Amino acid sequence: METEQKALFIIFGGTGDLAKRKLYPSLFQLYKKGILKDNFAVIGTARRPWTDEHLQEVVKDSIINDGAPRDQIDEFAGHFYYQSHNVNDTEHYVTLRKLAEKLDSKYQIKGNRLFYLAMSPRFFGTIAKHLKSQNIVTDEGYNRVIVEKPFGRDFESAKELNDSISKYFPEESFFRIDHYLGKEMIQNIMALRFSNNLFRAVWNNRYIDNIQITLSEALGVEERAGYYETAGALRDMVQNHILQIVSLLTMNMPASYSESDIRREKIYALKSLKKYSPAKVAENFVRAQYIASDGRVGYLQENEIADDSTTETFVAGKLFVNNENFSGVPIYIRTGKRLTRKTTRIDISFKEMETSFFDSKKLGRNILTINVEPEGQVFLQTNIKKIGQGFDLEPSRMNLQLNNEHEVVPEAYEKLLLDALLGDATNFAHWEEVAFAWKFVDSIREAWDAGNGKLSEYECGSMGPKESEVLLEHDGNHWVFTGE
Ligand SMILES: NC(=O)C1=CN([C@@H]2O[C@H](COP(=O)(O)OP(=O)(O)OC[C@H]3O[C@@H](n4cnc5c(N)ncnc54)[C@H](OP(=O)(O)O)[C@@H]3O)[C@@H](O)[C@H]2O)C=CC1
Ligand SMILES: O=C1O[C@H](COP(=O)(O)O)[C@@H](O)[C@H](O)[C@H]1O
Repeated sequence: METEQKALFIIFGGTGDLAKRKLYPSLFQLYKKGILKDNFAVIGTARRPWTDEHLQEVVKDSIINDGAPRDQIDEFAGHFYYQSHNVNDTEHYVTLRKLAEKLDSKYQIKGNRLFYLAMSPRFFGTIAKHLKSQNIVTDEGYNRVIVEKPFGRDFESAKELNDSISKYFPEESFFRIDHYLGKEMIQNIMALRFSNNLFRAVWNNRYIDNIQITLSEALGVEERAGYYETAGALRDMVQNHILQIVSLLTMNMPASYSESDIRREKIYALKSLKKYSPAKVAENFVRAQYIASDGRVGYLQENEIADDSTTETFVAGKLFVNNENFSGVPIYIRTGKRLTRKTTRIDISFKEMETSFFDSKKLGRNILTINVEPEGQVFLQTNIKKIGQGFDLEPSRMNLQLNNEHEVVPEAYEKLLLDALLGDATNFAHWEEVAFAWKFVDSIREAWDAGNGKLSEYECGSMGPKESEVLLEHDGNHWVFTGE
């Protein structure tokens, strides 16, 4: 059980979608657990002229379905204050500092400050600079800055962004959110790998034949066309979430469960990603767009999308991490919008057994599935004896349930906010991880931009274009998850 934390949160983008849907409900969960109690306050800032009362109503609306008692909701919302603020206006930071000082003293916060930048990254540098120059960072407690994605659109812009913040906030106070790292089952990867001798012993290229990572979404581009047009699936999902998962699956075992040891191994795994020549990118990566089908409009007909947009809404690829344990193991990845259904899963397919004891053709492969969403589950596909006479085999699935029958699995943002309060950056992306991931993604993007690899099409409700199937068929493999 965590103890009560004292902190002043200043949320830039306090009127935005992320604040309402994720941040306020997550802070409320921390409040219900007593981690936030008497000594905390939240300042929401944005340009629109809201009042404290209006923000408090918005906060209450965001948690109204929680089922918590009304007086608890009211007490929680009473800790919220609103400051109308244009991040480009220096004068506004003066008012913000005064409000921060007043609340610090009222709630006896002791100078601990968390600055959450929930707005467009183009403002991050300006905000960081003003926080320092206008003395909103304190000397008494800690000062931590949490930044949202997208963290750049290539290595160069990410570096610029990073430099603009790290001038004022050193790496240990700089928390780059990748919300996948807050998901329970993603955190379970290390638990499975490093706390079970059974898995640890076979987690290498002698036993693993291939790894498959699927992050499929049923939704389309929805309200985020403006952003998505500048990103596409490769930047939106592969550079961050998928490559973070790849690093957790393939890193060498860290010397200890500590931020620095885990980070070192993740960085090494990402640095070991094999880069392709442009021609090989075309062979090993597939990109595609959803077209009008299944009663739904295609990407090009979505609001605010140019008629000739070539932004990919689907990407599949074959990667290699050339480190000691994983060189030679294909890691197939795919992600896309408007696919069959929302699923996040990892399938680890083990090599076929060479044995004269059984007819090896009749043996199914062992497949370990880590299901992240919709339900957190782990399955192991095995072979067992058919009940009865003789010695025939049949496939069977072992189900390793999370022990969560009576416990609600915390939302990723709740866990990450608590980590930031505790100053633990293990589940955040370090600059070097971000940098190596961008360098890899840039090499794919540059090859595509130079005309290597065509943009394919796929139907809404499918699992992507046929080229995604062919990618695995070339190696004699197939996607374990078919969408059913
Ligand atoms: N929404 C989501 O689910 C996710 C969002 N993100 C990232 O989080 C960030 C925020 O996203 P989201 O909440 O959806 O975006 P919104 O567009 O909903 O919110 C943007 C916020 O920025 C404020 N703002 C814009 N310009 C200024 C300015 N000059 N000065 C002060 N405030 C300003 C807006 O308020 P006002 O207009 O009142 O000034 C608003 O509060 C983005 O980087 C996004 O990529 C990441 C993952 C998921
Ligand atoms: O970061 C992003 O993730 C969401 C998917 O997140 P999930 O937790 O629902 O799996 C995706 O829809 C969005 O495009 C992307 O920016």
